[in-house]
Amino acid sequence: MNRQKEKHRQQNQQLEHSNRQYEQRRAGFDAELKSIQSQTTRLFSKEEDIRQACVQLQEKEAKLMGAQKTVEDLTLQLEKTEARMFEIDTQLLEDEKIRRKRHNQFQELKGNIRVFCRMRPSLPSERTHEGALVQVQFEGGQVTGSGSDKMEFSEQVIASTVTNKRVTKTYPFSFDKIFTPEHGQAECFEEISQLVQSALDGYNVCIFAYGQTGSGKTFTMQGPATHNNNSNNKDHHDANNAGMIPRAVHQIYQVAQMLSDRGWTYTMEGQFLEIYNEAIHDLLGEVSDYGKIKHEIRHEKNGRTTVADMTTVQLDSPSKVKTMLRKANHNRATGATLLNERSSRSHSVFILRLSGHNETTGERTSGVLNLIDLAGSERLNASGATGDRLTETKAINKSLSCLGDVIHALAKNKEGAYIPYRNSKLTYLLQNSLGGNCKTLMFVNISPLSEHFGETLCSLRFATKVNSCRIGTARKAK
Ligand SMILES: Nc1ncnc2c1ncn2[C@@H]1O[C@H](COP(=O)(O)OP(=O)(O)OP(=O)(O)O)[C@@H](O)[C@H]1O
Repeated sequence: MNRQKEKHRQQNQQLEHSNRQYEQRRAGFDAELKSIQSQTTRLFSKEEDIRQACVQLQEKEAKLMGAQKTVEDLTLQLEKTEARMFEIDTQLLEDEKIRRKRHNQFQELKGNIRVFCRMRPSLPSERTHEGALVQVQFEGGQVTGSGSDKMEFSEQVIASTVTNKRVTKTYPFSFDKIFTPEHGQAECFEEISQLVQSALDGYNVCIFAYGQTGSGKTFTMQGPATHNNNSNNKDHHDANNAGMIPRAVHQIYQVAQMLSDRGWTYTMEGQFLEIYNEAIHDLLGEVSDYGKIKHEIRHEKNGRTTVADMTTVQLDSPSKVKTMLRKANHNRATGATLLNERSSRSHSVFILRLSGHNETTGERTSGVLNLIDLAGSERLNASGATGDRLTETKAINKSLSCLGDVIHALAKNKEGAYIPYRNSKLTYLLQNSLGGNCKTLMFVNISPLSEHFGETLCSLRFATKVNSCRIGTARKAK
């Protein structure tokens, strides 16, 4: 019985042991099952992710195919646009050539020498009494109009010294354009701008300001001078009153920028000189050299004129022109003081050389724009002048009458005719910019004061002679 019991106990123990092992293994299986279940859940979730990614991928693929189609369409469109742009560019180049030809034909119709008259307004200090201002009537005077403008001066003269009877004497004049005291700088420049365009197109252009001292030549060319001697602190010109030189340079920048789209690249260089007593001075050089260096004029075979030892300024930004004018005016004033003379007794010449190159067509142009502020034209009583003043007066009279002679000789337009360029420094300097291959414009500046009427008549008569000249067809500079 005991053995039986013992056997049962042992069996029981074995069973319990087996049971524990079984429980342990079951716990192991349960853990494994749990891990498998969680893995399965993860796999299901991943499968879902993958399924969604597949859907997105398909959508993206569809979009990609759409985009690819768009790219193909755009490429096709781009090719078409490029072809059209090439056509337009070719057309533009062609148009530009036609534009230049037409512009030149139009300028030729207006005449290669033109005369504009400009009467300056009276200054407040000058309106002192009745009769202080000259009596004048302008006819036409439309700045934008075409053809010649007219004006008529009138004055009371004594017809008979016996009866002291007074009659009105009239003096009519007509010029290509007349600018009244009301016309501003912008209106004057409107006409000039066409000649500036000609210089860009490769022609040589001369623009003169002629008239007695104080008639507004410098104002027309440069603008108002500063009243402040400290020119570093103050601009010489305000924008509205800027003269022909700064406006011309500004226009050239604008046009050069516009033409760069059509393949043109322009370079601009400026020189500024003064002719005083038939000697040339560099207005952009060292003032200490003023009057010491002999600047010789040379005419090259290719039609280019050079002046030895002159400072050349590359005008590659609009601000440079201001700096240049400031320096020239400073040198002119200082030089004039050194020589104990006034700047109005010398000619100042601003030379702007313009070279253009078109990379697309290989065309090249080279034009020169000369802007000349002439010495005061008033007749001094030579017998009353002595010494330096007499020499100076003679030099001015000679060079101004020589300019008139050259224009007359050119107007005769005889092949091989003698043109007296060498008779003065000014005409010799401008030899390649005056005549058949160039365009000339003369501003005759006049005063509105009756006390200057005699000088005004002289200026207007000189200008009328110039106006009667018609110079032959302009050719492009080489
Ligand atoms: N169109 C104008 N509008 C306003 N003021 C002017 C005009 N023209 C000239 N003036 C003024 O008249 C005065 C004389 O002008 P400016 O100095 O230009 O004469 P000029 O002929 O150059 O004399 P100069 O021969 O002495 O150099 C200046 O004070 C100038 O500012």
